[in-house]
Amino acid sequence: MTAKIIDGKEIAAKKRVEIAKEVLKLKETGITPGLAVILVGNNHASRTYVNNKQKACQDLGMHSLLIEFPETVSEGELLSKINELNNDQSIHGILVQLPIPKHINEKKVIESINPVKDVDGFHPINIGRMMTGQDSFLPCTPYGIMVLLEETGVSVSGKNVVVVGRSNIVGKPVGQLLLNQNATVTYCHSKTKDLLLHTTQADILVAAVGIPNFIKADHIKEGAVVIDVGINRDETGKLCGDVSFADVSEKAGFITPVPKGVGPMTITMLMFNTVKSAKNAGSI
Ligand SMILES: Nc1nc(=O)c2c([nH]1)NC[C@@H]1CN(c3ccc(C(=O)N[C@@H](CCC(=O)O)C(=O)O)cc3)C=[N+]21
Repeated sequence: MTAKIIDGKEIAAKKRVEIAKEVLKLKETGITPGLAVILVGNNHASRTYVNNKQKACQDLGMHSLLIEFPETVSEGELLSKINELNNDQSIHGILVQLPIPKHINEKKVIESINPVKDVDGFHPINIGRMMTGQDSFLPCTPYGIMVLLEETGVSVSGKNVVVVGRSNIVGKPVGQLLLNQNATVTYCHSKTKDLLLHTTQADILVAAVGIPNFIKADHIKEGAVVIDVGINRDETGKLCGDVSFADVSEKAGFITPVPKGVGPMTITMLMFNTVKSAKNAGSI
């Protein structure tokens, strides 16, 4: 079987048209959705992502504010900026680009963001609300994956889903969202005894391990839906995913490419969350 490629860029563009309409409606009522992005240090990849986020805001007619700090910024300075943004009426979403330098407590930073402006969906309040099926800001990458599946017409209910990876920002929440939609979810990770035993049973496989070309054709079931969340560089410096695209795409039913798969959806859902926040203006 040759897999159908899930075009994340195209699905993202379609969603952005809908979001742009919502922005226009809000602007007519005098509200311009505003996103503040805090960037600490000079990480090249972070800068690329942040630029993409700024551009997406501009394209949609949203207000975007970039706040840059040097690598040496103190935790106190960062927290005080977040506090200022929590109280800024023109800002509906606050995002601190991760990773941040080790001398700053990431947990403290995330928890200092007012949950009603936590458009990343990283605050424990939003995570708890997501787990209990309440309305919340959903983390952008997992949310984007759900939209990709929905737009591709992949039903989730009753399916065997295997998530490879268990990070707080991708693996754990994407499994939770799939469970909320009645999938049977298995998490695999570095301590998993027999990875192939699990992955070959997957109707839907989500790869979020951060190792280039880790998932090979042998890992997957014929016709499976393969979602690649990896953003790695191969030996030649080329952007590549966690899935070995050349061989897996010969066996899977559907596959997301890297780039132009999950990545563009992450930014789209960030815009979606910011607009949602602007609509709510002060409550989740
Ligand atoms: N607080 C926080 N929130 C995040 O959402 C967050 C973060 N920190 N830290 C880093 C990760 C990574 N991330 C990406 C967003 C877009 C693309 C994206 O647009 N990718 C393009 C290609 C980009 C390129 O050329 O490098 C694509 O896949 O087609 C990728 C990765 C958001 N993250």
